[in-house]
Amino acid sequence: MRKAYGEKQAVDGLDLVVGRGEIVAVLGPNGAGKTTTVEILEGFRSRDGGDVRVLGEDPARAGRAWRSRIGVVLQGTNDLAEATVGELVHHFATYYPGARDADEVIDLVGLREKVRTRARQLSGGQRRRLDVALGIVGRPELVFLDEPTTGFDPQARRSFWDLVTNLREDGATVLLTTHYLEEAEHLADRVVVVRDGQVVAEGPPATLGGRTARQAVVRWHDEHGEHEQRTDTPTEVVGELGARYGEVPGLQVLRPTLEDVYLSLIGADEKPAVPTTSDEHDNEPTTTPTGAGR
Ligand SMILES: Nc1ncnc2c1ncn2[C@@H]1O[C@H](COP(=O)(O)OP(=O)(O)OP(=O)(O)O)[C@@H](O)[C@H]1O
Repeated sequence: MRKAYGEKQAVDGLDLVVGRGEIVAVLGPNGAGKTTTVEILEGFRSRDGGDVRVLGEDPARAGRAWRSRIGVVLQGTNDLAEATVGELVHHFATYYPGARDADEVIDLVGLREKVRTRARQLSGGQRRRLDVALGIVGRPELVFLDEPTTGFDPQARRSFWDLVTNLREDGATVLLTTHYLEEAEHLADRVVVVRDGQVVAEGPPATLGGRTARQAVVRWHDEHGEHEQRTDTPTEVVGELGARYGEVPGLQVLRPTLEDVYLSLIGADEKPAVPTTSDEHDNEPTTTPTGAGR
């Protein structure tokens, strides 16, 4: 698919296939075109070209029945801020024919204690969990999660991962974008790396970009100092070291992490931007809430 904003080709011939029941994570630097792609798939943004099918329909033309089958987790919908958590989740549930039990969803996202709290009084991470609750209460077949755990503390992130795993066990397909490599590694069956509006690599997190084929590094130290050996056969090296030292001091066997592979794929030496605020988005119109039934 393709999408330009003026001169800027935000999505430039991006091809993506997601199978039913899969969890796919889209990774890419700020401005790579992830959100634009997801919004085209959700039917919230027009495209300039390309054939797109989501649950068998073109999202640009699909109607209300189609929309009730997808779950969209929006980033910070503020116009519902006066309602309480309980009111919002219960209200959204009424939009969908096969909705989940609203109270169960509130428990699932860990907002039981906040059920009487107004949305505007939630912390950033709690607010995000409410967004997730509203996105999944309709028991969607396909769930879009755009940077779902931005602003979560580590514990909340872990419980969110369990939640996504539950969604999959329930039969849902999940497409998520994230800047957290650990999140992609933990959740995704397949990772798709996007750069300049195109897919530059895809595959399971364990083997992305020839990860397993890359050499391991064995490190240890002794009275002469630190040692490091690159090898295709780390087990053999460790065996030799064991024979030489007995218990090898400071032994480490290092493989390229998903982050190492990702950074080389996007051609960056520095760490990827932490997902806080992005100047790129300053001019972007705020996404409107789904209200589910539109
Ligand atoms: N409404 C808009 N008007 C003009 N340019 C836009 C608009 N939305 C996005 N862009 C530009 O299109 C490119 C892709 O943006 P997009 O938001 O899809 O990237 P992203 O991969 O989601 O980035 P991030 O990781 O920062 O969320 C960027 O260069 C961005 O500045």
